[in-house]
Amino acid sequence: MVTTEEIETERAGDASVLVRGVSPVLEVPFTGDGEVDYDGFDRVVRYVLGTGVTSVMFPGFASEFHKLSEDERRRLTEILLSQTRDRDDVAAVIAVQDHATQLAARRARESVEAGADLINLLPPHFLSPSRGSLEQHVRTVLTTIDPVPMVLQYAPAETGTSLDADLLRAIATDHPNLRLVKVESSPPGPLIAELAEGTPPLAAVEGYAGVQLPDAVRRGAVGTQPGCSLTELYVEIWRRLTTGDGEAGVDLHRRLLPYISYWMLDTERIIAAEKLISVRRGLFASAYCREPAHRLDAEEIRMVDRLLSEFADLLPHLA
Ligand SMILES: N[C@@H](CC=O)C(=O)O
Repeated sequence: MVTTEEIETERAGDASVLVRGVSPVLEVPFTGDGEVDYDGFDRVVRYVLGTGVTSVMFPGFASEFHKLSEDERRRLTEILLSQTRDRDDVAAVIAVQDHATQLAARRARESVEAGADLINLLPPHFLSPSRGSLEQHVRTVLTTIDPVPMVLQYAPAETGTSLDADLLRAIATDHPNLRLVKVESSPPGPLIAELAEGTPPLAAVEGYAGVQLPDAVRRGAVGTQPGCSLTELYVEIWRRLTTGDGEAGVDLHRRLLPYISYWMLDTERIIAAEKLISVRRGLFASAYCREPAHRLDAEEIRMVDRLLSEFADLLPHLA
């Protein structure tokens, strides 16, 4: 977990230290007829911040960012930032996924002006931009937000993008505000280790529901960014893996693995499963996911209920 000294470092201006440990991606509840449930999202933010994590990310794939209008996205971001902008012990990582460099830079700047502590950048992937234009995109956004730190999201399964340690190091050399890479390649460990051992060293968090979390930690990951419905469980796995009780952390992760390795076979499937988990936990009323979405079948619903029964000690009812 983040130490008191690290929080002091953030007070001195480096919010990236707060992204260490578990940094959940916030989900967006909808009503049964598909409208955004803003009160439900407010409860999601309060619940996640109440677990003691020191950062949250919004909006990611787990937030169904690709199904939100500009206006919905703005209102949801404001609900989050209204709970983080006056706090120096938690960081809001606001994501930018625009495909046009000009729009990405503008969104990043406006997010910082609104109170974002870090920007998460998902590089453009529509119509397979060249390596050079992709690099230019990342550099432009880094320059725009400087000195605010960036997390660069590398999600090849969802985007088909190809990034490598040489390119990331070259960018980080010129832009010290590139502080973290979110590595979601399969497996993430080798790139995490390569980034940590290079010059300049680049810290990495892993994602992809934490399927490879123990290996990523062994190879130097400083954090993980899963979805948010199981936050207490990830916090406990992280605590055990990083505080000298590694075997107990591996054991707890091993119990979670059959669930997350199945759901993470595709992104819409885990979004649907996490929504149902949050409903079952009493966080909001509807497990609706905007179409196109994955519909959980009867066995997948039973899996959600088995998980909640198996981890009932760590995942209390929240209502
Ligand atoms: N990478 C995902 C979360 C990981 O499981 C996201 O961006 O939502």
